[in-house]
Amino acid sequence: MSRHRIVRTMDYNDEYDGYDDVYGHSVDDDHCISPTDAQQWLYDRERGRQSISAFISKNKDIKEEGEHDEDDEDEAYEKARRDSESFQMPELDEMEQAKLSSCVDEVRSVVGDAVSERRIVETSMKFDYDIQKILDEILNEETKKSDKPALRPKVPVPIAATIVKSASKPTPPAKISLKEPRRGFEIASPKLPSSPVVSGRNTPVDVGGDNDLSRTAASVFKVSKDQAQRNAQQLYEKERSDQKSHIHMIVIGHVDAGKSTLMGHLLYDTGNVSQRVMHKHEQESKKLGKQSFMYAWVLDETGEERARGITMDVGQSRIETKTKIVTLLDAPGHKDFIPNMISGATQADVALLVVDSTRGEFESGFELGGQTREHAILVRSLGVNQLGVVINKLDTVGWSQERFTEIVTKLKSFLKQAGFKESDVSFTPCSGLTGENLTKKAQEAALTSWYSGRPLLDVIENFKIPERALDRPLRMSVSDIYKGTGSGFCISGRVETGVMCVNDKVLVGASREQAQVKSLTMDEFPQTSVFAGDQISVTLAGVDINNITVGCIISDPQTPIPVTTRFQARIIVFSVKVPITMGFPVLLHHQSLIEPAVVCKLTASIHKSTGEVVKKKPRCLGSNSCALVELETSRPICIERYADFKELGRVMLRVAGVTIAAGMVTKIR
Ligand SMILES: Nc1nc2c(ncn2[C@@H]2O[C@H](COP(=O)(O)OP(=O)(O)OP(=O)(O)O)[C@@H](O)[C@H]2O)c(=O)[nH]1
Repeated sequence: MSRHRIVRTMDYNDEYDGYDDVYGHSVDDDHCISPTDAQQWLYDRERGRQSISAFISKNKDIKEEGEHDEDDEDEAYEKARRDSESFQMPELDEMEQAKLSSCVDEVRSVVGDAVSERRIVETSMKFDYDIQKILDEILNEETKKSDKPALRPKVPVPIAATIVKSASKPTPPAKISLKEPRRGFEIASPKLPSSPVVSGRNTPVDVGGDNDLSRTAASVFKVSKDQAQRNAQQLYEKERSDQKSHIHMIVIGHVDAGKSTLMGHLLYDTGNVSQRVMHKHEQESKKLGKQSFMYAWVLDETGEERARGITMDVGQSRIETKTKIVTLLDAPGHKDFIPNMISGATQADVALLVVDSTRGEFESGFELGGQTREHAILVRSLGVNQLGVVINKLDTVGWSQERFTEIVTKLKSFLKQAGFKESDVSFTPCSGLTGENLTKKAQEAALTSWYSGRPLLDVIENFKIPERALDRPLRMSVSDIYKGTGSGFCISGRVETGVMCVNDKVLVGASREQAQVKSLTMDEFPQTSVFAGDQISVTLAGVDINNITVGCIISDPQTPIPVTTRFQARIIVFSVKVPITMGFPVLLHHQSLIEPAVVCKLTASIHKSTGEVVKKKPRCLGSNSCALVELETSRPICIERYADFKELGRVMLRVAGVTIAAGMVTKIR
């Protein structure tokens, strides 16, 4: 069981600066997390309520921007101003007055002064202060009034530095131009860390004093003949043909669904945890009055996780089935740790979604803004398409078939809409605590009376092995950096495509600094070659540690990865409280990278199923819409087009702890 990620040293304050001042701490915070930890880890719980969990069920149109001329705009603006000046506020009690003021402020921050006070007040009261509905109504109405809408965004614009760069071709020196993108409104925007080393999660600012980006693969990055002419497929067959195939499986689900207990019990029953160790966990957990967590302790290794009874980081372990080696990635369920969950999911081939069947618990995880939906959508957006759903804790409902069927029915239709094929999803009833239907067929009479299907281990055994992209240029995404045993330092992560051998030359991150592979390990065993799909550790020589950061990509010197600050993506917008407008600041998640970015252009809104352009240059993007947008990061990042490398062409957009959109990269500028 290994756990190397350095997220514990991350300063989340840098990324969500200002959040605590605005929203404070909820009661929930006090129970789930200490104030010290909150400082370090906390995301915006208030905004958590507008999570993507609701998006599937809603289907709202996108409000769009047409061409408009200045005169119409000015006239409408004047009319709105006169209307506002003559308007008398209705008499309301204190509570209603407060709700109304915050609605007016929020609407104004999106539409500016072009809509009258009267109109905003009346619409707010009509929709009972539901900001999403109010904005929909006002923006819709304004768009309908004329093809040339009169909305005038209020807020002018902060400055963003634009570093325009392209990639694999020879390129001129990186130009830095100062542009002022228009901002529709301001939200608590993440502050850039002062140094990449401080957060450890950002691309280095310095892209090379003599402009490393302009160096071409052919002119500078020479590699050995062996590396240049290697046949990856042949090498793979030579080295791995006698070994079992290997998959990475992430275990996801709402907090307390029983993920760690399930995995701990599975590891024990498959002989991967000795009786002595299990006995120790049993005694120690009993002493602390937490015996029900004894199996969870197999994966929740730190004192903090054990004391709180929650998983915070992705725990890793492995089991061997008849035909496979399975690396288990136990993801945290708590929404404050979703970035860790995303990072874990980028390494996964398949997923187990654990749901708690206890009455009320399934509902709070699935329907009431819980993480069941968000996790499922996130893993699907990250490319996982095989899913085993575990209907867990069935002992708490007397192994009821009715409850099992009720949950399966609800999940089936949701998972279909989330993009999972019915044939790639299975449903298994079990109890992680009692061990029922985990490794052996069900024994419990109340369960066997209606269930004669496979136990969970067989479901895992039956996952298809994804194809390894061996014949592509090397790409490895870095998920952790740590001190090695010798003088060097190690990086770990997943080889997404290609092959890497000891002594190979590689390029590191956006700086494209050249490094040499000194050693390779997989599951703590030394290797001479590693292949696409492997989760590995590498020791590198000849590179400055400051140029390697979590989220950066190691690439093939002969075909380096594109480096850019601006790219186009096709995104699907989840449930958003405030529509996405030009200048919208987001946190871009790409593999393990988390980078501040801005939606700098709304190119077109497109039809969800057909992909046809519905409208060019929409004014804003509402919930459940689909669009082509351009995103700009403040520093160069390594990224690929989805069409070229689907493993590295997916992005996720998050704001204040909530995932607002997922997308595929379509163009790199
Ligand atoms: N009755 C019953 N309780 C269970 C079962 N599985 C887990 N639990 C209990 O549920 C609680 C939470 O279990 P965990 O395994 O820590 O849940 P988790 O999903 O890993 O939690 P996070 O990782 O923090 O999201 C513990 O008290 C477990 O004993 C089960 O099958 N039946």
